[in-house]
Amino acid sequence: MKRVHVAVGVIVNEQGQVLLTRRHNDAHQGGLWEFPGGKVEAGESVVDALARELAEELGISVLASRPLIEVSHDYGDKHVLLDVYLIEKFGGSPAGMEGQPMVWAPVTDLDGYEFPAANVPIVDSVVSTLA
Ligand SMILES: Nc1nc2c([nH]c(=O)n2[C@@H]2O[C@H](COP(=O)(O)OP(=O)(O)OP(=O)(O)O)[C@@H](O)[C@H]2O)c(=O)[nH]1
Ligand SMILES: [Mg+2]
Repeated sequence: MKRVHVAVGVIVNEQGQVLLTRRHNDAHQGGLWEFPGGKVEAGESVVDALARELAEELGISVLASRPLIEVSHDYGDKHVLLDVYLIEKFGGSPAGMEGQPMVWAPVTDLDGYEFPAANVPIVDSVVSTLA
């Protein structure tokens, strides 16, 4: 089975809202909301991958991050290892560089969004850490 290692960022603003983006319909787990990020490339550290993906997808730079949770999930067609970081300081202002919808969601609203199955423990951890 295909295995991917993914760097994921939970970006928090000064109001305590978290940034969600919506996956393109034709992507894996398409149409669902996600925390921005992407695959760690060969020879790249997770932190470097996170910085690269958030620059590519949102046009921001990561100024401070800390590990939040690691989630291993089997989708059947694909196994993902999500290395999730909390980002409390960033430079620039995030925009959907790839045309993806984006929203700042209050933590108390997260149960109103549809996420991929692997994200259940991530959302739980975001809620208990930030709420
Ligand atoms: N970025 C991100 N990926 C997630 C989340 N939850 C989750 O299951 N994934 C899965 O992680 C895998 C890799 O993420 P990705 O599609 O963002 O990778 P990428 O940015 O490198 O995109 P690419 O495929 O265009 O190169 C996908 O199979 C996706 O379904 C999430 O919250 N954020
Ligand atoms: Mg991505």
